[in-house]
Amino acid sequence: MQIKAKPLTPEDFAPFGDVLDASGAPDKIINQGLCGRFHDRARLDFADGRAGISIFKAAPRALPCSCDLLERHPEGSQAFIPMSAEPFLVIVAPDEGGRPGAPRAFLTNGAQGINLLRGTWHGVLTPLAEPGLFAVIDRIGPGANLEEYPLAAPFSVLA
Ligand SMILES: NC(=O)N[C@@H](O)C(=O)O
Ligand code: NI
Repeated sequence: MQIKAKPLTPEDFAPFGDVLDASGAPDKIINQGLCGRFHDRARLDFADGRAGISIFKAAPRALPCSCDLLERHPEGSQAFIPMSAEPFLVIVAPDEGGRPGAPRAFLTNGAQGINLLRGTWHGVLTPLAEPGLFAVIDRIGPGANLEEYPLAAPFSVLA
């Protein structure tokens, strides 16, 4: 199967999570008028644990790329904030009876981060260029908080 990556939009991504960016008017003007605050934009959720910030340095992939595994975090949300202005690939899928349904692929525009809702099926972090550096806000707590689903039929993602 092949799927085409679409530009990431808040509307399309809403069932899976939040798009984090500075588009539109800020919610607040702060710092003596020198800064716009886009306030409280992520639906964070950390069951039986706490929020943590980690730094990921991930190897970039090229499109088309193959996806043979989806995963989810039953106990917490997971946000990826790029530390460079490079687009990255986001793969998500709805849950269908405890398994991933039809996957969706999105390309960020280089000025977007994402927050995956707790329990959302997703592909692992997939940068498309160096440095592949991201700040990751996710749950720190007991247990693995990781459910992996190897795909019997891997799929390709096209640009
Ligand atoms: N396992 C891990 O920390 N990272 C994955 O959850 C991922 O979504 O990249
Ligand atoms: Ni994850």
